Amino acid sequence: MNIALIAHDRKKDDMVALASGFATALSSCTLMATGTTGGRLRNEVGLSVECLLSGPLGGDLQIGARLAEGGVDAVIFLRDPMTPQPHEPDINALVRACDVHNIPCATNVSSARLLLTQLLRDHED
Ligand SMILES: O=C(CO)COP(=O)(O)O
Repeated sequence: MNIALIAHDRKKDDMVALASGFATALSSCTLMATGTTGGRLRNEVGLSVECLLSGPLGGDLQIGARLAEGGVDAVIFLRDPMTPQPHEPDINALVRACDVHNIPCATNVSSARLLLTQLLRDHED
């Protein structure tokens, strides 16, 4: 199970809390993340995460490219809807890629909990 984890700056604490709650299950998955998010998940949750480029430097696009090639099974993308992002086109491209390829994409904590609960339950079966 390949899961991509991404959070904008004001959502990174939420991502750390979310991943901590699912840490045991997530540790059995292959995880990738944009650079800063991944660093926090490594340092604060202790997860083994492949850190790609930071979002504004192309990390969302890297994840989108992997997803298009079949290498991502789910995306947790905690977006900040209140703060303009310099790389908005990249963010839209990643969410669009999820829709094009029918990959589940949770963009807030509530939907992320639902997605992870179901996905990781299926993964165990
Ligand atoms: O900007 C991001 C996603 O669009 C997140 O990137 P970082 O994890 O590097 O902060």
